[in-house]
Amino acid sequence: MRFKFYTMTDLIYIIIKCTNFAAIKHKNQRRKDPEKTPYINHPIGVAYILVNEAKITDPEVIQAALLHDTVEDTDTTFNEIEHEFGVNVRNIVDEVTDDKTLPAAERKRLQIVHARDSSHQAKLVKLADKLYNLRDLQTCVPEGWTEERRQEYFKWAKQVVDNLRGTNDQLEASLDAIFQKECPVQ
Ligand SMILES: Nc1nc2c(ncn2[C@@H]2O[C@H](COP(=O)(O)OP(=O)(O)O)[C@@H](OP(=O)(O)OP(=O)(O)O)[C@H]2O)c(=O)[nH]1
Ligand SMILES: [Mn+2]
Repeated sequence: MRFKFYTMTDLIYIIIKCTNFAAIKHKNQRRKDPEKTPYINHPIGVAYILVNEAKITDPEVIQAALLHDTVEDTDTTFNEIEHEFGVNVRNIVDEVTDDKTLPAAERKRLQIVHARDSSHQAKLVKLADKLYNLRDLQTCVPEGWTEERRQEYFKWAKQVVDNLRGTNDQLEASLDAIFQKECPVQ
């Protein structure tokens, strides 16, 4: 694996640059909870799960976590990400981005299929993304969702996570505790 040396100044700069970029891109978006939480809370929360719970400090993984929904959910392009943050970060974001031109059911199916072949860095972002969203779902049902859709999300997320295993013990244990509670084996 290549080794890149970062000074403390480099690290502070790139993480704040990423956070600022994502905040500008998501500025008009809100989460689907009744309080309409600012969307940026999600990518920042995913990055925080990685540093705080999974003890991940790989700068490329943290950058990708902060940026992970910018291409999928805003006008951001992969070229823009590469220009601003380099090809490695671009490639991780690419791996965790759904193709929105596909029907929803196909996008869900592909997440399960692609999970297994993802890079280690992308798997970490995926696990933290799922953990954040499942915790949200435990707190409240998103606007417009039925209880059935909520249940289906837990079951689908488990299938994705099952193909991400062997990546980070802490994240997988937290996810397993949620699955045991929300979708125990019948
Ligand atoms: N649980 C929850 N999710 C919310 C909320 N607000 C926005 N979301 C987003 O909704 C997505 C899950 O809803 P879906 O209906 O399955 O996906 P879609 O919006 O992309 O069609 C997640 O996208 P994602 O991060 O790209 O992840 P993924 O589910 O596609 O893996 C999640 O971030 C909320 O209040 N609660
Ligand atoms: Mn996300």
